[in-house]
Amino acid sequence: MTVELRSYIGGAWRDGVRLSDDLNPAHPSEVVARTSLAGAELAAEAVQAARSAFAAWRATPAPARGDILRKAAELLEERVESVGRDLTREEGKTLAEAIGETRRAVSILRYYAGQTLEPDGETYPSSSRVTFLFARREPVGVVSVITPWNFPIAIPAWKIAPALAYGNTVVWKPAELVPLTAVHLVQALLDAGLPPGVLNLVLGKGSEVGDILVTHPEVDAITFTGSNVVGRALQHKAIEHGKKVQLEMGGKNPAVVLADANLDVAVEQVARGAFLSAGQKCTATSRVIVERAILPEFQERLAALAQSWKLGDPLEPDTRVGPLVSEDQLQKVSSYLQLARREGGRFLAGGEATTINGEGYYVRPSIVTDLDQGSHVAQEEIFGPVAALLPAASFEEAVALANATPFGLSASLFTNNLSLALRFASEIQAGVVKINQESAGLEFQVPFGGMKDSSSGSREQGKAAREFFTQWKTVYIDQLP
Ligand SMILES: NC(=O)C1=CN([C@@H]2O[C@H](COP(=O)(O)OP(=O)(O)OC[C@H]3O[C@@H](n4cnc5c(N)ncnc54)[C@H](OP(=O)(O)O)[C@@H]3O)[C@@H](O)[C@H]2O)C=CC1
Ligand SMILES: O=C(O)CCC(=O)C(=O)O
Repeated sequence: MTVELRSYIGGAWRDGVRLSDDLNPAHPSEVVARTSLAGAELAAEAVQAARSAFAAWRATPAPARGDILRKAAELLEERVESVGRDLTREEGKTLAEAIGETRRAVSILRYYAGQTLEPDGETYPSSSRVTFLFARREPVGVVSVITPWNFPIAIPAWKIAPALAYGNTVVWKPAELVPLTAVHLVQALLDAGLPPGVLNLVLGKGSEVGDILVTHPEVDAITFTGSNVVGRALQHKAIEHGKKVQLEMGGKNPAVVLADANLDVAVEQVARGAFLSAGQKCTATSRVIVERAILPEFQERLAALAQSWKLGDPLEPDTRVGPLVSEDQLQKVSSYLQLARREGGRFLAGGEATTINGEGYYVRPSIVTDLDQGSHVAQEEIFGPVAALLPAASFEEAVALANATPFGLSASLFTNNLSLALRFASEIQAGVVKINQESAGLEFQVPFGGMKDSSSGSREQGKAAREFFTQWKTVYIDQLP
């Protein structure tokens, strides 16, 4: 029997206005779940529910909020295999990646549970003898959380867990393509004892419920991860309505391979960055800038590795690359593969969409060379398993090429030279820098975010999350004579 999914608002599962099928991208004829999609009215109710629950949640002692997050982590950990499996079935990343991502959500919940025991303010010396002067962080209020499909449990966890830990209430709109994983995360938090109204789930289309979640007078802040087009439009609207807003968006992340690099490491890490999760990561490697001296050997080895990785059903244990998430995404990536040819590119591996046993939205790991640095394929986010190879004559030219896009999310360098590694870390325009590691993959206890067009300039995760989800209040107390 097909699972039916509903929005969760003010402590009740609520029917929406029409049904939508949640399909398995490896077997698009399989309906993983059926979603009752919310319309704008239900989204507005969700905001009101979050507002009504705010006073009590904010007054709940922070360590008690942390206890609920810790319990949710425990429950999610018990369910990690089944949640990971459902994540694979609706999103298409391999089972190992899906279970890994679910474990990451567990760790994130635990981390923010721990944060509720950390100091929440500072005392200051006052210029007056009788004044006790301190500043403390308070919750922002009602937060709209709008998340993408590519990390359907880790990204929501790294937004919702700090929002709740610091005393905010939440209205969460996951991407339409991944409602089942969203329900699993909500269920773990409810089973852990989260009170009604503190977290509200709106299963609706961004184009239909998005406006309410951004402009509603009772929304105080919006945190978003997704495309630049939607993110920037949402930012303008949010600012116009006086809301705090945080955006994490696209990348065109470079991996620079210098002539002295350990090629075994470089080839493996570049392939991981470019092709795991079928390249559908904002941190994926999509430009590989290689010093000319090693270009022939590097490209031959990378192409051989790309061709050796098994493309297939993501539930099969030896699959390295699964399908793209949807038919739309397949069309988008396929059109970039065609564009690459029109722009003079030559494929050393892949370059085409395919099916497995006649079905699924697959694209073979693809490496394209002979492109101009300014070409569309070398400049725009593709969000598929496609890496553009660009030669460089020197470290300086490689860094200049790496910086020559509007994005600035993550970047890798492969070298044994510590001085050049330090120079790269300083000169590269990216929010995350990796030396001898793939450009994707993040630890949850450190700040994450991009420079230039990749973000709104704010940072998520680690202690940095506190900046967005809290506001300072400064208190002056005078002792009376
Ligand atoms: N940086 C990243 O991590 C990601 C980048 N992308 C990039 O974006 C491209 C398109 O992917 P797509 O899923 O369409 O990304 P979107 O930016 O459209 O979606 C991200 C989230 O925003 C929601 N949304 C869409 N329109 C609105 C709106 N008007 N107001 C408020 N929320 C809205 C979506 O809802 P709904 O699902 O209902 O449309 C989803 O929850 C990809 O090919 C990739 O290049 C995509 C995902 C993640
Ligand atoms: O690289 C990662 O682990 C996370 C990437 C990410 O945040 C994204 O793709 O949206």
